[in-house]
Formats: sequence, C-alpha cells, structure tokens
Amino acid sequence: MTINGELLIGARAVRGTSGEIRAINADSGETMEPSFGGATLEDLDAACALADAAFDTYRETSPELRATFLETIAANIMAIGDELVERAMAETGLPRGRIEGERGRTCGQLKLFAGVVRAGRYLDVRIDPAQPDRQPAPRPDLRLRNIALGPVAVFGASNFPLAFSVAGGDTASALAAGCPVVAKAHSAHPGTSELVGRAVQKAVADCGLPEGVFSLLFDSGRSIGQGLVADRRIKAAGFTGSRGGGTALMKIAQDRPEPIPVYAEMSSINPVILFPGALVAKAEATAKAFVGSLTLGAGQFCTNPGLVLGIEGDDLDTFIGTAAAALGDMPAATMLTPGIAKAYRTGVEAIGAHDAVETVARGKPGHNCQGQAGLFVTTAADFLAHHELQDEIFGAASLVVRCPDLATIADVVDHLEGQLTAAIHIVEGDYPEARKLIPHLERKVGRILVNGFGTGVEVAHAMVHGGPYPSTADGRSTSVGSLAINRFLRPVSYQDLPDDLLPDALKQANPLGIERLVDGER
Ligand SMILES: NC(=O)C1=CN([C@@H]2O[C@H](COP(=O)(O)OP(=O)(O)OC[C@H]3O[C@@H](n4cnc5c(N)ncnc54)[C@H](OP(=O)(O)O)[C@@H]3O)[C@@H](O)[C@H]2O)C=CC1
Ligand SMILES: O=C(O)CCC(=O)C(=O)O
Repeated sequence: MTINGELLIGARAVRGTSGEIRAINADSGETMEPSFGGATLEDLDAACALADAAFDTYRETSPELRATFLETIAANIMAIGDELVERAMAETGLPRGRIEGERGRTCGQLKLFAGVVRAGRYLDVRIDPAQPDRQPAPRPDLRLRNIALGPVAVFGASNFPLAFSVAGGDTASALAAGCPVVAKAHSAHPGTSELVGRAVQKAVADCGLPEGVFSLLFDSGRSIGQGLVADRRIKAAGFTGSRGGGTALMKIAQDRPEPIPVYAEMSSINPVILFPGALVAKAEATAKAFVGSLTLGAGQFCTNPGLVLGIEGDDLDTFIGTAAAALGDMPAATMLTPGIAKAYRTGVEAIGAHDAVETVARGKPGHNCQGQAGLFVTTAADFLAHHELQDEIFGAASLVVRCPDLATIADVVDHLEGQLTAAIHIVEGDYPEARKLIPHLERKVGRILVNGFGTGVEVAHAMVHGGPYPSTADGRSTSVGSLAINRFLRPVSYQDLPDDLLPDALKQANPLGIERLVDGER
C-alpha cells in the first residue's frame, strides 16, 4: 500500500490544502516523507455530511453484515503486512514486538465486537407485553432496544498508534454500535493512520456499505479537531491524550446548542499500595516487577504506576533500594515525539527540584528524544500538602510516599483525583486491612487489581478501562472491552407499535433469535 499523504473522505482520497503535517522519526528526530495535507473546513463538512447520510442505512445493517465488516477491517489491516509495522515503529519509536502485539490486539478488538454484534445482547431488548385487562388501567405494549447515537469523532492517541487510534477501540466500538466514524489522525503517526484508514475505507467498499461510514482527516492546527466536536452532525467523541486537550474538547462539546458526550481518557497516576505483609514477604520481587511495569514502553502508558504508597520502615526501604538499583540500570528509551520527551523532562526536573521530594534514582541518560527513568520519594504529610505532586508525569517516573500507617494510606487515597487503576500488593495476612481499603479505592478508580500492575489492559467482557475524572471525562464507561459499545448507544422505547412497524430486534417472532427480557424474565 502506498502512503500518499491524503485525506480519506468517504470513498475519496484527496490532498488536504490547509497546511501540512510531517511525521518525525521518533528516534532520530528527522522528518519523514511524504507530507500530509491538512483538512480544510470544507473537507470536514464533507466528511460529516457523508457520515450523517450513511447513518440511517448503516445503523440498520444486519448483525451479520456489520460483524463481517468489522472482521474485514481486521483482515485488511493484517494484509498491509510489514509496511504497517515498520512505519509505526519509525513514527513512534516503539519496538517491533510491541507494534506487532498491538496490531494483534487491534484486530482482536474488532473481532470481539463482531461477536458482540452477532450475539445482539448489546441491544438490551426488553419487552413488556400489553395487559389490556389490567386494573385500574390497562398496560400498553412496551418494547425497548438500544440504537446507535449517530456519527462519532475519534481522536487517535499518540501512545497506541494502532489499538487506540484510527481503527482502535473507540472506532471498533462505535462501528459495532452502528455509528459512522470520522477519525482525526494523531499528528505523531500520520503514515500509520493513513495505512490503517485505507484498510477501513477498503472494508467499507468490500462490504458494500455507504461510503460515509468512515472518513479520516489530518489537522495541521486545531480547527479540524475542534470543528469536528462542534459539528452538529457529530453525536459523541472518543479521545485519549492530555488533560489540556481532553478538557478543551469537553468544553466545546458542552457549549454546543446540543451538548454531546466526549469520552476523554486523560491523566492517571495509578496508585500501587504495598501492604505490610506483602512487603515482608516479597519487597524485592515486587520492586523488580514494579520497575518493569514503570519502564514498559518508556513509561508511556496511561496505566503506568506513577505513585506507590507503603508504610515507612525497613521493608519499604528494601523496596525502594531494590527499585532504585533496578531503575538505575535502565537504559534511556526513545519517546513518542520530541514534544512528549520535552514534557517528560520538564515534569521530572520539576519534581526533582521540589523541596518536599528526594530523588532516589535516575536511569541511564540518553539523547534529546529519549526519556531517562526516575524514582522519587516523599512523605504522606508532604504529599497531602502539595497537590501538584499528584500531577501525571507522562513517562517512566514514579513517586513513593512513605506513610506512617494504614489509616494514612487510606487518607492519601481519599485525597487522590480519579484514577484508571489501583494495584494492591498483599499476602493472606493483609486481607483484613485490604478489605477496609477496597471501598476507598472503589470510590477513586475503574479497576482494582491484586499483586500486579495496571499496564497491559486485557481486552475482555469484564474489563473496565476508565475511571472518575480526570482519569476519564466520565467514569460511567470503559474504552476497552465489550462494554465500550454502550458509549455509543441510547435506549429507545416503542409503545403500542404494530408488529409490522417494529425493528426486527423487537418483532414478536424474534427473527434475529436474540436474548430478550420479556416481562422481566430472560
Ligand atoms: N494519560 C494518557 O493516557 C496520555 C496522556 N498524554 C499526555 O499528553 C501529552 C501530549 O501527548 P498527546 O498524545 O499529543 O496528547 P494531546 O492531548 O496533545 O493530543 C491528543 C489529540 O488531541 C488533539 N488535540 C490536543 N489538544 C487539542 C485541542 N486543544 N483542540 C483540538 N485538538 C486537540 C491532538 O491533535 P494533534 O495530533 O494535531 O496535536 C491529538 O490528535 C503527553 O506528554 C502526556 O502528558 C498523552 C497520551 C496518553
Ligand atoms: O495499558 C494498556 O494496555 C492501555 C493503556 C492506555 O489506555 C493508554 O496508555 O493510553
């Protein structure tokens, strides 16, 4: 496949004329060919008009056709072959194993949603048959199903060029729900975006779907991303990135005449809590595993363990000493973009210079596009007094907080902002205290895990990858796993409609053969 630097507007590929975007080789800092033309407001309008025109046909496609479409996207992505892997490696600095794994995850997500569409449970069909003789008043016939929200804007994430980008989780769940997608490529990996975009565009044609089901835009400034969220035809947006970017888009969405949801995944420091029994039993092993998770992908995971809470004493010192030694050996790692590397350096310099913080280890130094890991220590009293110590440093940096006792750990948890994950490290003797802390954690996070770390989110039915603000804009949903489809659905109730007028999912004969809740019974 060729990378031409073109926008994909429905079935067309056109050169954008509003400025240009250049990919940068993450490792060398050199600009790459070709240049990508930025979309104009006319291009944005055309993509949204096509998406809107496609919506009614696409949302009523049969489960089989929609599932086949999702599987065709996966097949088309695989068919690009090594060109996709090499381009993504160059644009992001991420190693081959990671990119190949992410490609597998991306295709796995699409196939998972194909299964969800075929099973039809996401429609949440409920039928309360009429009771004409009910006293004192008859009950009407009520039938409910979920329908697709409308065209969705998807912003690609810098740190997951495949699994959270053009055909990533938000796109897969929106398409599964029946929503056309207008994707805004992340400027850090435009070539990867175009390759994947062409695979989706081809799948639309392969499956005979309306062309407006998918478009891909590049933005040389901010007007296309912002205009997309402001466009009246767009009914929801998915985003992973910075708090500044996410909140700017949330504000635009709220200020519209018709506000829409922006599912923004933003900053999270993912507390790790070391219980006393676990520290006695396995401080060293836990410290080594912690450093592995912290430095994975140069620390550029929103699930990165950026905060560690433990009770001060010899065992916590063993944890800190072992982690410091392991981290000190870590080579510097290429970061996604020079801008992200600079932001990381600034964040690490600020925390290192903080009066209340001690620097206990730095990884090996590297060049300008690389990040040098860092481990820092403070006390609970200082952490509670300085809110800025909660700020996410996007990269391989973490802060250990020495706490006098478990009650203080609970207090620190209570003062945290919303988080994607919390990890507790325990042995059986810690269970009584862990049981007390779990309700505090439930109020703060979307996923609680034991004796592990949050990096590497499983794509599954029971996964929640979300959490209270600011980890996400709205903690009532997930961006990973089959439940993510709910973001792009809304319920409609049909009262006393003749069978002929009902959608197939609600017809008396159940032609789709799906699970339904009838009079409260499955
Ligand atoms: N916690 C997390 O999951 C993540 C956090 N980050 C944080 O974000 C920083 C920057 O990384 P990045 O991934 O580029 O995140 P950004 O938030 O800067 O960008 C994400 C996407 O949103 C667009 N965008 C950003 N701001 C606006 C705006 N005001 N209006 C319209 N569109 C906007 C970007 O466009 P364009 O591509 O054109 O710039 C990009 O497509 C990192 O250093 C890190 O601190 C990043 C990734 C994940
Ligand atoms: O850890 C993962 O697999 C996903 C993390 C994530 O969503 C992110 O870093 O943006």
